[in-house]
Amino acid sequence: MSVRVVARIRPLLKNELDKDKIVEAADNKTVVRIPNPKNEAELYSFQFSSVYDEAATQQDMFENEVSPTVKHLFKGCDVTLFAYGVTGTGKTHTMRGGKSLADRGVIPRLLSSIYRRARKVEKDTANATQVEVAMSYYEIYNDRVFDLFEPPEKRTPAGLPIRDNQSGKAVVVGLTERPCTTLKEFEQLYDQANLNRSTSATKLNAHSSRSHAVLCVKVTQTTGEEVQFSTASAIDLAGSEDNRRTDNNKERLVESASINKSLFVLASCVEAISKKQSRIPYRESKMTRILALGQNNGHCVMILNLAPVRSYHLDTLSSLNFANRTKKIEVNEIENQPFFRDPLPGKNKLEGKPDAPAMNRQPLRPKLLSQNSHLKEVGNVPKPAKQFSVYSDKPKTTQKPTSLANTAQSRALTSQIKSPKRIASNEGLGRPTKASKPNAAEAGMSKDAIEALIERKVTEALAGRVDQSTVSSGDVISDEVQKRLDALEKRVEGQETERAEGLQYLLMAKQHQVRGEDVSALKMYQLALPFFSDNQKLVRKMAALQEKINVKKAEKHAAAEIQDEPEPEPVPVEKPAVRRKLKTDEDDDYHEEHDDGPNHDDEDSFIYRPRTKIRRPQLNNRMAPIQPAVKHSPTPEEDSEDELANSLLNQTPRTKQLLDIINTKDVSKIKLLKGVGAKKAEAIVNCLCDLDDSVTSLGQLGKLKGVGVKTVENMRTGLQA
Ligand SMILES: Nc1ncnc2c1ncn2[C@@H]1O[C@H](COP(=O)(O)OP(=O)(O)OP(=O)(O)O)[C@@H](O)[C@H]1O
Repeated sequence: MSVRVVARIRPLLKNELDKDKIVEAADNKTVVRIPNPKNEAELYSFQFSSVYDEAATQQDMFENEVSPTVKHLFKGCDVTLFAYGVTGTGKTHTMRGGKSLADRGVIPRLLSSIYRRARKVEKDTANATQVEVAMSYYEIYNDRVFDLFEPPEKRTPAGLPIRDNQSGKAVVVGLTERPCTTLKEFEQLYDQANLNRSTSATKLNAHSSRSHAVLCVKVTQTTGEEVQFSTASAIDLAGSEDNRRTDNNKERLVESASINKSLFVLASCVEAISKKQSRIPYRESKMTRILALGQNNGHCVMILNLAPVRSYHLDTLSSLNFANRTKKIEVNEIENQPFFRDPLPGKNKLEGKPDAPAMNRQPLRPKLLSQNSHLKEVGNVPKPAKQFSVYSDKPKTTQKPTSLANTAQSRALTSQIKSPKRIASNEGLGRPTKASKPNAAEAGMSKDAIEALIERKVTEALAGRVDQSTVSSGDVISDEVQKRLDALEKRVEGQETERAEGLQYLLMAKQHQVRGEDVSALKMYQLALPFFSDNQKLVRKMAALQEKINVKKAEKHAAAEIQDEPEPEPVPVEKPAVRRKLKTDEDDDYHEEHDDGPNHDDEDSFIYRPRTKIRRPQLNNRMAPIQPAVKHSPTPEEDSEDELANSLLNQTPRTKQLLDIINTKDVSKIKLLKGVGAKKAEAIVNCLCDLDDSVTSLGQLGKLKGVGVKTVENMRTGLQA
C-alpha cells in the first residue's frame, strides 16, 4: 500500500483577490494543472488520489480522507496524517482549522470521530471492551523537541531526547501523555497546548507556524486481559519559505533555516526512497526521524497544500514534485499485535504504562524495513526526462495512460505488481483492504500459529522486495563512497552541539556532491559556513564549487544557443483554448530570479532555495562538453572534504574508539572497558538514554553520573592504541 497523497488548493485570500490563479484541479479532481513557468501555454499535470479545489470544505476533506482511517485505527493499525506545503498554503487551516463548527480542521474532527466510534465499540460489546484515549503533543522547533503541554518558560533549551524503542521506532523520551475522555476535554487540552506552539507573523503568513507540530492520539482497547494499542499521528509541518520574500529578521531566519533544512532532509529521504538507495537519511533531522516516512506500518495520508497564485509558482512546482515522489512510497498495513496483561493480581506490569507499545508492538517489522529498500518499480512507468513527473493526457505507447491511473482496474493491477499480499479494493476512495488479517481457513488456528504464519508471509514478501531492490540500487553511488558517507554520518550522528549542526550540513553537502548535485551541495556549504566561519578550507571549497557551477551553466547555455533549439520539455498536456492573460504584477520580480524555470537545475527539485542569487556568467567557452552529473568514486575533492570533517572533529582514534563503544549503549560491550563493571555500564547506558543518544567528547563522558575523569582515563588507556 502506498502513501495516499491528496492535494488541496486553497482559495484566494483577501489580499490576493486581484491575482492570477495559475493552479487548477482537473480531470474529475484527480489532477493538478499548472503552467510551465518558461512557457505559459504549456501545462504540467500531476496526478494524485484526489484533488480538492477552493470549493472543498473542511467536512469534505475529513469525510473523504481521514474518516475512513478511523476504522483501521480501531482494528489496531497506526494512522499517520500530515500536511505538507509552502508557508501560507493552508496546512494549519486543514489540520487544526478555525473555531466555528464548519471551520474545524481534520484533527478535531478526527477526535470527534474517535470518541463516537469508541462509544459504539463499548455499546456493541456491552462494555466488555473499554476504550481509552490519551494524547501527547509536541513540536520540533529549530530541530529540538518540546512538549507542548509544558509552557515555554519551563522548557530546557536542549529539548527532549529521542531514542529508538525496541521495535526500532523513534520515540520522544519524557513526553507528557494526557488522558482525555471527552471531546471537550481534548479541545481544552489541544487549545491550551497550541498556545505554547511557536508561531509568528511573517510577511507571507500572519500566523506562520515556526515549528512542526506532532499530535499523537493513543487509542487503547481493553477486552479482559487483552490490550490493543494504536496511534493516530497528525502532523502539521512548518512550511518552507523563500527568505528573499519574507523580510525575516535574524531570529526568523534561524527558524526558517531550520525549517528549510528539515524539509530538505525530508525531500532527500523521499528522493532516496524513490531511487531505492540503500541509505535513507532519516537521522539527519528530528522531523524525518520521527515521521519515518515509509518505515511506519499502518495508513499514511499526506495532504499537499497549494496556493493558487503566481507568486508561489516555483514553490508549488517543487511541492508537486515532492508529492509526486511521496505517493510512490509504500507502507505496510500491519496491525499492532494485542498483548495480554499478566492476570496475576499485583503483577499487572503494563497497566497504565504509556511505554507499553515498546513491548513488541510491531513484531513483524524486521530490520530490513529500516533500510526502506522495498520500493518497487510499478509496471513500466517511464522515468520522466526532467525533474517533474508529468502525466500527459495524450495516450503514449510507452506510458501508462492517465485515465487508468486512479481507476479500480489500475489499482488492482498496481496492487498485484506492488505487493504480493495486497488485494484490490473498491471501497471508498480506493483504499486497500487489510492484508495481514488471517482468512477464514485460518480461523481455527491457534494464536501462535497465526502469528507464525503472518510472520512467515511478511518475511517472504519483504525478502522478495529486497532482492529486487538491491539488484537495481547498486550503481548510484559506489560502495566505497557509500561506506565513507556512512562512516562520516556515524560520527556526526547524535552530536547535539552547534558544531554538530554545522557538520550535518557538511555531510549533506558531501552527499549532494557525490551525486553530482553541485547547486544543492553549495547551498548546504552556505548553511554550514556560519558554524565554521574562519575555516579557509571551507571558503575555498565553496568558491571552487561556485566556479564549477558557473562553468557548467555557461556550457549549458552555450550548447543551447548553438543548437538554437529549445531544451527538451515534458510533453505539453494541452493548450488551453482561452487562458486568462497572465498579469505582470509585482510577483514578476520574484520570478525573474528563476527565469530558468524547472530546468534550471535538474538536480535541485527540493524546497530549499538559496538566499543569494547565483548569477549566470558571460559565455566564452561555447563548445565545451557538458560534464556528466553523477560521480561514482571518490575524487580528491571528496578526500579533502573528509579531511575537513576530520579536522573539525579533531578526535584521536582511541578517543573515537572509546566514544563509539560508549555510544553503542550496549551494556555487554561497555562493561568490558577497563574499570567498568556491569553495574557501571548499566548506569552509563541509563544516562545516555536520558541524554538522547550519544556523548561526543571525553569531557561529556566524564560528566555522566558515576563516571568521572579517572574512570574515563582508565577506559581510554585500557583500549589498544
Ligand atoms: N481552504 C481554505 N479556506 C479558507 N482559508 C484558507 C484555506 N486555507 C488556508 N486559508 C487561509 O490562508 C492563510 C494561511 O493558512 P495557514 O496558516 O493554514 O497556512 P500554513 O500553510 O499553515 O502556513 P505556515 O506554514 O506559515 O504555518 C490563513 O489565513 C488561512 O485561514
